Amino acid sequence: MATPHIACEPGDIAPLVIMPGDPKRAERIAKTRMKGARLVSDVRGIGAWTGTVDGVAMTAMASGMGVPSVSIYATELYSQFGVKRICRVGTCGGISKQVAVRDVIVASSAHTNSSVSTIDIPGVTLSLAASFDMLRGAVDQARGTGARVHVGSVYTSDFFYSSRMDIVPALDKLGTLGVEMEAAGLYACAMAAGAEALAVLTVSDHLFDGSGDLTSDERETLFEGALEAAIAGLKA
Ligand SMILES: O=P(O)(O)O[C@H]1O[C@H](CO)[C@@H](O)[C@H]1O
Ligand SMILES: O=c1cc[nH]c(=O)[nH]1
Repeated sequence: MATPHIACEPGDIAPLVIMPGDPKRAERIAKTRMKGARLVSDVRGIGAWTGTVDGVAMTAMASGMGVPSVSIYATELYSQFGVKRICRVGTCGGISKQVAVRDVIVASSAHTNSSVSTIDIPGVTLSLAASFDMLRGAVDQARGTGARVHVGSVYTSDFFYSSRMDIVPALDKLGTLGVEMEAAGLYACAMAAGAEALAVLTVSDHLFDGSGDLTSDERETLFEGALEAAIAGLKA
């Protein structure tokens, strides 16, 4: 049965979902890394492509940008389409000086300024964390390739253009690796559904050094390392 934002039957969506923010990245993943990918839903231009990756059924579907958008898709996928695992394949800005543009970050947890961490249980700030099994699968794969991969916390912000850049050094001091806009929302939805999630991020720019920042074309296309780690995490 279709939901307000996904127009297909439950059997059209695989239990394992690769979820970039950008719909063009989802289509590119479907056309370059999947076999037999078919478009099963295209509501609001958010294509859901289902096929196989190395013989395993998977769906590639974008989240759009921000916690509200990823929360809509993740909630519908987990609750109405039988999805067990979602892996975000996204981009982020580097915060830690240990990370460089093009490095991969596997987000073990996500700090956030979104109300998603505080709204469910009054007086409690929820821990928003990745699935351990998915994280281990992704990290083992990425480390096996010799790629520059970092594991740790990221900051999920409700703002791409923030007036509070003054808080970034404090996040850096706490070991926060990068900033993006969806991981905390995805982890909260997985926890609510009793399901699993992970975010694997390519560093597209650095907040303390803009000299090597990726172009918008590169942000759409440079994700191979993160994608292979994500696939390993989904299959783990
Ligand atoms: O490249 P994606 O996956 O969209 O991720 C990052 O890029 C967008 C901002 O440009 C936000 O969605 C942020 O989280
Ligand atoms: O949210 C994001 C994503 C990429 N780069 C940033 O600086 N912020």
